[in-house]
Amino acid sequence: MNTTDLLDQIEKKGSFLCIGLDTDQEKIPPHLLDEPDPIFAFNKAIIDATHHLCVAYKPNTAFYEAYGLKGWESLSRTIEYLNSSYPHLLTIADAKRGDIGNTATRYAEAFFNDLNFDAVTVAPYMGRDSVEPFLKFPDKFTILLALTSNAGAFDFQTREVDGQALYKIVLETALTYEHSDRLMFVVGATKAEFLKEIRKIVPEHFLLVPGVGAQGGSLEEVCKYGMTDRVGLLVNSSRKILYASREKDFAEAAAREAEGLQKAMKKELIKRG
Ligand SMILES: O=c1ccn([C@@H]2O[C@H](COP(=O)(O)O)[C@@H](O)[C@H]2O)c(=O)[nH]1
Repeated sequence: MNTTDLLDQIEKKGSFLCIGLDTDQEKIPPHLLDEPDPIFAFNKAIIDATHHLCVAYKPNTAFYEAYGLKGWESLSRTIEYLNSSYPHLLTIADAKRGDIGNTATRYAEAFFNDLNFDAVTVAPYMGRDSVEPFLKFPDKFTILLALTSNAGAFDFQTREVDGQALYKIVLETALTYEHSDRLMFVVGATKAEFLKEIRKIVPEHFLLVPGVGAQGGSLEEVCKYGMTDRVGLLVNSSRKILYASREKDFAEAAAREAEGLQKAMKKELIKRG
């Protein structure tokens, strides 16, 4: 998947929604627990009900790793289903990896080659040699954490180093990495007011913006400060969509939530012209 394909999907669907597949066995409808793979059964129903409203899906790997081998199999079935049934959608492994070069290479192979995700989230703390192994893969995106949505973001990310906020240093330094055109950046929707400054450093790159929905971030604020001529935004919502209902109508309820966001996104796209 490349940026042109992604933009094509955004224009076609009037949406830049990413649905987070943070599938928690304790929160899915109880009737699904009789299925051989309840997590996959839930994901498949959600995907079938919402694929026309979004341009990306983002399983957070923690929700699969928590169940060991079984969880990894659910993740593998989910990505295979997405790639075979809806190949035009962007798939993001939210894994937040980051390690020394040879280890980073194996992480990249795991998510890009073995599982065949289009993108993976990476933590920038270990620097260039921990990120560049991911960037070597053509037609894949590496999504670097820049300014996260949680309160702990203020512990380090906004602290000044030599007179400049650390998240800005992350953005500027990442632009010097080889194949930096294959980067996207995570910026939390709860930090929308920072987007104006962020856009001065990365005017063109796509931003993955989690935090709309359960975390209370505002789509309108994100668009006001973060949208570019080529959209440049993927806005994620997970729990608010996934757990709209715990009854048999869970997939339809999820689709209604997703549709609400898609309609709001379409308005923002029209405003942009
Ligand atoms: O800064 C960040 C980075 C990642 N996330 C992840 O996004 C989703 C958000 O889920 P909601 O249920 O919509 O709150 C989740 O997987 C987080 O781990 C984030 O929230 N903030």
